[in-house]
Amino acid sequence: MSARNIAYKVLFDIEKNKKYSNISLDYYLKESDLDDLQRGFATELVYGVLENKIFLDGIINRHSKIKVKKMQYSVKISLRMGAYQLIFLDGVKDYAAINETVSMMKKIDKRSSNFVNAVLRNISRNIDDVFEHDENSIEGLATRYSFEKWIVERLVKENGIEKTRDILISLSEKPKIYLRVNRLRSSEFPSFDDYLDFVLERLSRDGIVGRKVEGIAEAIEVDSFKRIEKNELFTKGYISVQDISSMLVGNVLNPSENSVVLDLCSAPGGKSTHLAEIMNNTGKVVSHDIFEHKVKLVKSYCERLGINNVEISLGDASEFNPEYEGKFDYVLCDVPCSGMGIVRRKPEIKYKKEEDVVGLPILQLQILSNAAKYLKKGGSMVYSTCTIFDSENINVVQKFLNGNKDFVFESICGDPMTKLFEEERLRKGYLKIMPSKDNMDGFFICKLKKV
Ligand SMILES: C[S@@+](CC[C@H](N)C(=O)[O-])C[C@H]1O[C@@H](n2cnc3c(N)ncnc32)[C@H](O)[C@@H]1O
Repeated sequence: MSARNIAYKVLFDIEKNKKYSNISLDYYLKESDLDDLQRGFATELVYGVLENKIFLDGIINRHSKIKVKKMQYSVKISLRMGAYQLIFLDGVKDYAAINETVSMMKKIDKRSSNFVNAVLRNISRNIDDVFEHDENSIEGLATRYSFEKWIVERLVKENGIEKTRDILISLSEKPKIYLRVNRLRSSEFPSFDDYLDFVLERLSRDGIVGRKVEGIAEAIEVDSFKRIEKNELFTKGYISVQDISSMLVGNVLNPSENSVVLDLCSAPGGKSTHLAEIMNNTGKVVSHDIFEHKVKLVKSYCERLGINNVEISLGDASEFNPEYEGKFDYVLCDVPCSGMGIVRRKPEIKYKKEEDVVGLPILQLQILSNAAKYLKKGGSMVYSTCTIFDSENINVVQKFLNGNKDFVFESICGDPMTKLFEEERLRKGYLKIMPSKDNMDGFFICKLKKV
């Protein structure tokens, strides 16, 4: 199967069968015998089309008598793929974008291929006008950057139109890729620096260019990685894939060795395993998630990294567990959220419906309120999300604090935070990380102390 055919199948799976992009793409790429270049092209097509779906549909609608809403899946997906290549891929000549799409369409549904041909030729004739949008209106921003309108409305309400434009631009950029080195393996080396050098050298042997990250000792930035799950450094537990915003959550909680930690929403396990590494495999991390299949992921994550201080089991964080009352030195509430800070990694989030996220603040507050009861007096907890909506972040925390006078904000200054952010942003005890300002995934991290 060619790269274009694979991209078509994946996009069809996402659109019609509501599959996740990464899972579907992995499936089809695993089955294929494409070389790395062609795999890259298939990936680019899938994510390019997905990230620009509303924008592309707008262009198609302007150049077609039949509107996208009325088209069959095969036709609209082929048109989006063709239009994406015409508009965004400089390396693909217009005639190739059109001819390849039309010949793909002929094999899928011959009767529609003339129509696809006509629409793509029409777009190609007017290619210079495609980026004309009113970027001072909610409607214009939503179309240009391909977001559901309610998302842009909410961002404008919280940030104003100018900042929203910057946020949408930053959420449309390619995300940087980071690895977290497993601190537990550092004892095999004379120093931590030698350990990082070893990892970087092994990566470069596999054609992966990487570098240390100023400020975060265990982070490595890589330009790309192919089939990381097959890489020996990965299979042998030296590295995990994790964005630096997410690493900072573990760093802010910073549990001491031999302490007892509760991670209420832990799957797939990025933060539970990081906490276990920070604790040097001592003490205990009690780790729960509500989904059985996800609990299994945390287990295999721990096994791969040689972690044995994490106890993983099924648990619903919104239900109070009296057995946990006052038992934990640290609690992490990395709550389910709308995910608006990580759109660059999961473009499907751009098309979430408002009704899917409207109930989240209630659930988040419920989880935080339960967590508070599990903490020992003097203990610390972190409330974190990967969203940039205040309604799921500071507003939830403020509501919680109004009803829990025995909790106060705890400063999050210190290593590594002060190396990365201005102190005045950290002193308050919470931080909204903005992709537009901080060049990392959007996150909210808040530290609270039980006094
Ligand atoms: C933001 S993710 C957690 C990511 C995780 N901490 C990590 O670093 O890998 C939120 C998780 O909450 C889980 N979840 C949703 N509702 C829950 C509930 N009521 N109780 C426990 N976990 C829940 C989801 O399955 C999801 O895995």
